[in-house]
Amino acid sequence: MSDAYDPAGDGAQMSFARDMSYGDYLRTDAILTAQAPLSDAHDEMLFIIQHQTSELWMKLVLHEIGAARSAICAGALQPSFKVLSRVARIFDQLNSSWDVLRTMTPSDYTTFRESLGRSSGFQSHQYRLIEYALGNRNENLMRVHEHRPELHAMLEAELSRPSLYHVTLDRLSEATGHRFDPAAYRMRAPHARDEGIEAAWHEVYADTARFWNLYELAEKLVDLEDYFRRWRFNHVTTVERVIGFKRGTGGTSGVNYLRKMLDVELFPELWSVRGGL
Ligand code: HEM
Ligand SMILES: N[C@@H](CC(=O)c1ccccc1NC=O)C(=O)O
Repeated sequence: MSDAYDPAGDGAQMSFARDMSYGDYLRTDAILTAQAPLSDAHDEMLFIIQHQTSELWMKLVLHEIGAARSAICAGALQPSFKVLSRVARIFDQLNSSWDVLRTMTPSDYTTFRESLGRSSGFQSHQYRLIEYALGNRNENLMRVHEHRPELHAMLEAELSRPSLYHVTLDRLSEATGHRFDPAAYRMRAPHARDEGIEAAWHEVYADTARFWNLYELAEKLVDLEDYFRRWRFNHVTTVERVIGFKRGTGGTSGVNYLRKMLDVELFPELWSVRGGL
């Protein structure tokens, strides 16, 4: 017997023949057998794990946005704040994780890029679900999921639900008495800036004491979008650093396509109202 400290003496359970263990509960077997590099390149493991962990965090983002949306729908604004703060923190986590991927140089990446074929993050259905849930609804991007009817159906279902911004606008309309153009509630199009909505937000920001809850909700949304923008920026910068201006494996122009995405505004009136205060 080794003379190393034995936690069994301290009561630690050491046999899991009959009890659920850590790995059973977390299904670590499933997670840790899901890495299947297609090349011998050392950095392909980094690339796979970076994406898989991002997908796990995105799963949580979707779970939390769903909860925030239900809370806001039910008028429970305070509970939604806690959830929205968490979503911003998850984006921050995703943002920090670029530092790991950035250790991969163009020389490293070219050793396995061909193995990726035509696959690309452009086809991440969870990323698209997040965009749709927040209100950036470009239905043209659904076609890449037509070969996976269950994923296509999830995206379709998302488009039939009001976005996080839609439910916020309901509360805004209710509190301020402003009635918005029905075009602001288009389900299958990105939200476009609307003067009437900006005027209502202006009232909120001009009398924060009266509209404290909406004011706080607005700031949570701005925070979320701020962190999301940083994700887009980190992505496009990493892409330029690693592949320059090559076309993407998904077929887009690459950096130029991603730069266009930097112009997206999820909650445009929450940004434009600031210039008028
Ligand atoms: C070396 C690393 C990376 C490179 C070179 C890269 C490159 C690209 C390129 C060129 C595109 C445009 C679509 C295309 O034509 O392929 C794209 C889109 C995308 N990538 Fe990456 N990417 C990298 C890492 C990541 C990571 C870590 C994620 C995290 C999940 C990610 C998620 C996405 C998403 C979601 C899109 C779609 C963006 C949109 O449509 O707005 N990428 N990527
Ligand atoms: N679009 C990238 C490939 C890429 O990054 C990628 C490939 C497969 C799965 C996820 C990816 N990440 C982001 O697009 C490229 O053009 O090199």
